[in-house]
Amino acid sequence: MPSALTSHERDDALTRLSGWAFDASRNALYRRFEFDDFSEAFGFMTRIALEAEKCGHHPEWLNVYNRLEIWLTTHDAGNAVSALDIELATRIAALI
Ligand SMILES: C[C@H](O)[C@H](O)[C@H]1CNC2=NC(N)=NC(=O)C2=N1
Repeated sequence: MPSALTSHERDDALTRLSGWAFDASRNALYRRFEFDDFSEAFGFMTRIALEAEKCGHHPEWLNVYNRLEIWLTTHDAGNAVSALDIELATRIAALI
């Protein structure tokens, strides 16, 4: 069972995750992306989905046409940020 990071561990990891922030309202890592069109956005989501399957950890997200918002939190850790969220954020960053 993954465990929640302390706020210090989370904020320390965020310093190495450019573009990501902590959304306190959802207790999640947050990032917003904007693409040229829906096709680009959905293609990126597809690539994220493959990474999510590889690490067995999945994003919460919202797609509206060319906009994508992602929240990463760990349900199995009581909806808190765990090391799995840092790992998935790092994998997503590598796709850009
Ligand atoms: C059994 C399976 O690995 C778990 O249910 C995984 C699936 N993906 C998950 N994704 C997220 N974001 N949090 C989880 O706790 C989680 N649990």
